[in-house]
Amino acid sequence: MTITPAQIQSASQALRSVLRFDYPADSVLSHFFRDFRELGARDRAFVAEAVYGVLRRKRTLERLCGERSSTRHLVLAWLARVEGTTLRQLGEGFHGRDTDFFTEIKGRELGEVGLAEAADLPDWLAERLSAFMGPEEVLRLAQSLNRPAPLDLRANPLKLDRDALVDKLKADGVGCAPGRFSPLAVRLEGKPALQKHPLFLDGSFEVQDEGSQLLGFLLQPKRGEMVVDFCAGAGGKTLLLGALMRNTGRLYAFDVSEKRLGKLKPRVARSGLSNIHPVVIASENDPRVKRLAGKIDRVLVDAPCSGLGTLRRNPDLKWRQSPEALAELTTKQAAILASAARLVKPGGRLVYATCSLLPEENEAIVAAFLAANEAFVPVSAEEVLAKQGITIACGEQLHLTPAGHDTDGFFAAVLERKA
Ligand SMILES: C[S@@+](CC[C@H](N)C(=O)[O-])C[C@H]1O[C@@H](n2cnc3c(N)ncnc32)[C@H](O)[C@@H]1O
Repeated sequence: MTITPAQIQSASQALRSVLRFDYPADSVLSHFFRDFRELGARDRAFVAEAVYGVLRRKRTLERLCGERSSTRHLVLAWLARVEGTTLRQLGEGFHGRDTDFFTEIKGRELGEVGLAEAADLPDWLAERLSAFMGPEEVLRLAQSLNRPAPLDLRANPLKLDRDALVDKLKADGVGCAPGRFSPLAVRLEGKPALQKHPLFLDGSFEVQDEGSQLLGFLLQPKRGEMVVDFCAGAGGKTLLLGALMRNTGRLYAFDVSEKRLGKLKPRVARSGLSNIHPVVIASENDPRVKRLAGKIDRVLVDAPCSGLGTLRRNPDLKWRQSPEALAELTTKQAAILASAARLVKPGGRLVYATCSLLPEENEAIVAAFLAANEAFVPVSAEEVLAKQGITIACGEQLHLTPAGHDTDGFFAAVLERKA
């Protein structure tokens, strides 16, 4: 594919806005595309790839560029060093200063680099990971997080089963295969746009990372139960839980964000589910939460977290997060878990989950909770999944990583209130 000077110009302009880190990269990019409607589909794809590509390898590219680290230089360096673009693939119209820089960067030695630089992570994050992993493991993890994520779908079993979905998609020319772990997962080849596909519009599938699907199976809600998805957001997991309940019982979708919960509505309409009850709560201590104390069979706490397990999709997060923000998050996580646990009835279960890779947001939160709540005992995640025919050698708590499972990074622990 030939790259044009105009594409480099657009990518460098978009990157400049993204690198202010005032807002998430995906929302900055959607604003950018709204402001520049004249950009065609290929130009937009190039801009998005370049921006995400630079975010993934920012440290390496900045080091290579040295003092010439303008966004234009970063985009050119990304093409030269990460994408392996050749001088010939740069189309007509480039200035000599661009092509000279491009050629120079191609041959430039990176020199000796420390772990954080080699992993394209901020120092603080490389240090946190190094506290519980060896340097090679940190590097392997970081490299897996620096690759774009594949696209996974989840079949809606109320509409059709997973194998039928695979067959129908293939018949439509969409390359795909059953997922590796989740009985409802379908992994796509490439990233086809499916938002207008009839099977999406009729609710036969949703887009959902396979790791995220496994959290629903870990909660394992049953027909007719009372279930709470405490941090439901736009309902990625709520929809799966509702389907696992076979559209029976009552499933409360709580969240403090009305905007996020609002996005659940059209998804519920497509899915054919009628057992979901979205409730905007003021905080984890909302009186509506208290009214359900001791009445709920299964509670999912998909806690707000650093999101570092999703760096494949949100590479800006590693530059936007900070140790200070993390400290605030862990306080919030502990408070949400403590409140959500009050809902669980004797013999009922709670799943605490995050898409973080850091023990302070994961094991430490669960350990502190168990130490303060003798009524709860841990249940083996491996056994819960094995009983549903899902084989993952994870032991008591589930840890998913892109390096180990080719899913986003997730942590989950199953806790049961003694009968
Ligand atoms: C990891 S996201 C949830 C993602 C969602 N479960 C899904 O699968 O798409 C965490 C959610 O927690 C919500 N949240 C933050 N503080 C909360 C609180 N105190 N109580 C309930 N939800 C909260 C956020 O608004 C956010 O939507």
